[in-house]
Amino acid sequence: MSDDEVDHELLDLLRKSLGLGPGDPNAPPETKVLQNAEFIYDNSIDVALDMRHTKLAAIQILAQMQERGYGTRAWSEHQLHPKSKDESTVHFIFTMDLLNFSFWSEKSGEERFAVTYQEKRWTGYWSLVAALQRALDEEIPITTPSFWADEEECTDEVLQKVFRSDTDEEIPMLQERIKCLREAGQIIEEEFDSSVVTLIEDAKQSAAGLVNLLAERFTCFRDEGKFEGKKVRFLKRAQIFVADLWAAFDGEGYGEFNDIDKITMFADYRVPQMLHSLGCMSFSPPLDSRIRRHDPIQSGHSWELQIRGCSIWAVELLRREILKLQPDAKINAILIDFFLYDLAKEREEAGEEAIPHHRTRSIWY
Ligand SMILES: Nc1nc2c(c(CN[C@H]3C=C[C@H](O)[C@@H]3O)cn2[C@@H]2O[C@H](COP(=O)(O)O)[C@@H](O)[C@H]2O)c(=O)[nH]1
Repeated sequence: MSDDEVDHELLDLLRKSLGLGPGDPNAPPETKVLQNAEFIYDNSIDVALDMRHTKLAAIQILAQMQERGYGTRAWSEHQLHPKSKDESTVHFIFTMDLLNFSFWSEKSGEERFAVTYQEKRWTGYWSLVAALQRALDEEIPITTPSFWADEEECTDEVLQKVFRSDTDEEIPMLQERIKCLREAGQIIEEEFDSSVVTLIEDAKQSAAGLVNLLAERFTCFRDEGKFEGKKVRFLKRAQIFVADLWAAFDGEGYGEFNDIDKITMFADYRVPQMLHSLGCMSFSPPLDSRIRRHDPIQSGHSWELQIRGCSIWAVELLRREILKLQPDAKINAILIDFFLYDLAKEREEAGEEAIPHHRTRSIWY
């Protein structure tokens, strides 16, 4: 029995001896991601956080976010993100965050997977968004769950066309992406009346509840690992789905949640790189040289879990420092994360990439 199960067992015994019922079913949902991240941070030896740089970075980030008026509206201002505040955007975001993983390539800029759309070549995350927009323009209902489940209509060939590349390199993990679509299409059809809106409504405006629902019902959202013998949850794509909804709808309608601040940073491969560049996070010599050599790190390896867990905790520390500077700042982990991702892309664009991002191939991020 794992520590977690022993804790529950003891807790229930204690409750019974005090004449209390089992866990309060009305207790607000928790994802445990932040708690797990702190556990990883407290037990990491290959990744360290630096408070001096974190305090300095908090000053810089707060100033830049205020200067840019950085808030949820920045989400819709991106050229490729959908703008309409309706169900089609809900389905677009769900499709996008179902597939929002592993775009990195060892090929050079010109040869790596890319999608040309609106006269621009898009790579990385934006290549996915461009591919979805291109498919919709070509009348392929790629954001409709019932389409994904219908293998007559939605053949592998159609999906290959949706994700076709404008270079010789195809999109990484195409087969895994097809599998995610098929699984999700079937579950939404069978359990949520073929509608993502029903899925959102089932969470009753709880961000944590929606994250837990996704992790529970869809294996392709169940992003967790085992660190020092304890189950740890990252739930990156489940969390970024909720965050994208919240941002796209400005916290209203389908994006209205009563506990949105329970969402943490999204443990991907881009923001950890930015946290390192800011001096907030550093790696042990063996891990540092492995990353600089572009050598792969196995999904689930302790090094990978330390990078992901410490990144989540680093953004929590940044959030706390920012609120010390400005207690009424309308800033949460989501906006800090979005800002750091966009900043990382700006620096990459300007050729200022410092340390490479770590190379783990997985469907989780
Ligand atoms: N933590 C975090 N990870 C993010 C994003 C985004 C894009 N979010 C948009 C929505 C609001 C923001 O303003 C962004 O415009 C993608 N990713 C992850 O990065 C990786 C792709 O990297 P590259 O290959 O270089 O594009 C991949 O794991 C992908 O899942 C984010 O925001 N936060």
